[in-house]
Amino acid sequence: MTCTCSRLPKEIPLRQAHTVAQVRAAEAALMAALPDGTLMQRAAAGLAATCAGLLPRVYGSRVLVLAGSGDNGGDALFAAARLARRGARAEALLLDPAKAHAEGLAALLAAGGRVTGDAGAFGRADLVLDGIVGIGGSGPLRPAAAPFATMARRGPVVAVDVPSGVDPDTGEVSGPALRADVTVCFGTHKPGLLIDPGAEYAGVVHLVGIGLDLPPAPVAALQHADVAALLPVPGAESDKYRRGVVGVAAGSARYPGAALLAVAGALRGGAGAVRYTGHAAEEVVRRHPEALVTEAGPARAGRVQAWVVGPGGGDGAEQALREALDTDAPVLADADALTELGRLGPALLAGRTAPTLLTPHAGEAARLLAGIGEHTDADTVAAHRLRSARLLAARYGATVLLKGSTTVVADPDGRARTNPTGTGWLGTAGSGDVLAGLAGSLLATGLGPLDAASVAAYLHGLAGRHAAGTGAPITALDIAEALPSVWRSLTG
Ligand SMILES: NC(=O)C1=CN([C@@H]2O[C@H](COP(=O)(O)OP(=O)(O)OC[C@H]3O[C@@H](n4cnc5c(N)ncnc54)[C@H](OP(=O)(O)O)[C@@H]3O)[C@@H](O)[C@H]2O)[C@@H](O)CC1
Ligand SMILES: Nc1ncnc2c1ncn2[C@@H]1O[C@H](COP(=O)(O)OP(=O)(O)O)[C@@H](O)[C@H]1O
Ligand SMILES: [K+]
Repeated sequence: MTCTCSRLPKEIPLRQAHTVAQVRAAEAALMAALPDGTLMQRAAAGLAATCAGLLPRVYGSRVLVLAGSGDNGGDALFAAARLARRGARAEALLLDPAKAHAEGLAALLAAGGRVTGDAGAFGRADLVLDGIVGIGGSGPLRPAAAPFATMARRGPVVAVDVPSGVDPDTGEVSGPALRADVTVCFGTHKPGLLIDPGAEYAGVVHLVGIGLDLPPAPVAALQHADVAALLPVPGAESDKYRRGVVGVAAGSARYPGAALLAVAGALRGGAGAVRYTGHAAEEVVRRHPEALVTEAGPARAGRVQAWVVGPGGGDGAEQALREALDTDAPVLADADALTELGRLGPALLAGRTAPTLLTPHAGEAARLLAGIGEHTDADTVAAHRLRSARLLAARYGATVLLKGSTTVVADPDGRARTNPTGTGWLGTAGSGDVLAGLAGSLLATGLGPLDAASVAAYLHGLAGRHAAGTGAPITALDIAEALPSVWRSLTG
């Protein structure tokens, strides 16, 4: 029986990301129980410690604070005061001097820091604190702040809580934004720090705990231990059928390679057997003698615990998709199957009792969106990853793994995961076919679609990194072949 719930043990520390509204609620509850200013001091202490670690030495270093007039600016000013007390030459550039955070500014001045009106200080600083705006921001950066987004800098930029200009809830960047080397966030990660383009602006993210009591996170990123705990392990009683059989309906006379690659991923995803059906049966069995092959199509191929349909599927994709969806097994639809699904719309999935997992790249996601009347393009999808994945999941009633520079997995129940292991080296032809086979194989072992998709993305990213080593072009088959090593590295 396939389990559709998450098998993730509760005690495992996912990297969790909460929305601004959740942070605000937790903040209010905690602030009511603590003396005034306690949370800001906790935040400033963690921020100052991270900055001190980035400077070769604090004494004599030039630290510039870009201070907005909210508490984000307050954090930055208090942190700079701490650095000034250790001998840093701290200056504050107040973006709206009349509304500067009064206590933070007083602390800085008392510690020997000063205010400057010279924007050139940005380029001379050994370290810049971006305290323009945090979770209280709205709309694009204001004119006084916008020029710092493109100004040349010498030292690292440390974003306070969120890089200014990045939407904390989504990672969307709708105008100029500060590009940070390090982001020090408070209490929890924000989704925008884990999802491109925001994640790219955030640089290395460092979390400072401030004692917030938070609800379950709507967005999370699996970590090594989480993935290790989810990997299927054969028991003493296991055989190839009990471990799960994954069916792969892929490849066509025109695109036989996609079949080979999807099967290569499926063979290394934990299922006990791979059943292939399609026009590339001969090539598949020649390359992968362990695969069971037929040209019969999903309806007559024999029992499986999950179907993967679509990579290189060509003209046969619609028929294969319909046949797979008619079974009571989980179905992963990729590539040409997604084009068909976008054309036919969510009605095709109505009445399914087993889970459906869709694995589009941004272009395929745009086609799926067209299927629900949302006409857009790949670039727009990539700029709004979380929103796009969630909308598709909700409207198709399916789990959606949206591929790209940050892979996002969205469940129809509203939960989302982001993948932390991606690398640009994965952007090689056929890489997505390997991922589809791998994720389908994990589905066949009994993982629910959210876990199967996020574990597959994690392993696929690690395999890409492993294959690329210190940096070299890789092929899709290299990714598949690296999977056993990365699997071992997680379980060893
Ligand atoms: N939550 C917690 O637990 C804790 C939170 N803490 C900290 O508080 C931060 C939140 O502080 P916050 O609420 O004061 O809002 P914040 O981010 O400073 O923004 C408001 C300011 O930005 C301005 N502004 C708005 N939009 C703008 C734009 N597009 N471009 C430019 N400016 C813009 C807006 O201007 P105004 O509209 O007033 O003219 C106002 O001045 C949070 O991120 C964290 O750092 C910690 O101290 C510890 C515990
Ligand atoms: N810049 C990037 N960073 C991380 N992962 C990437 C990047 N570019 C592509 N990928 C990954 O590479 C794979 C490409 O899949 P896909 O677009 O379906 O290619 P193909 O159709 O050639 O198989 C996906 O897993 C995607 O997430
Ligand atoms: K900021």
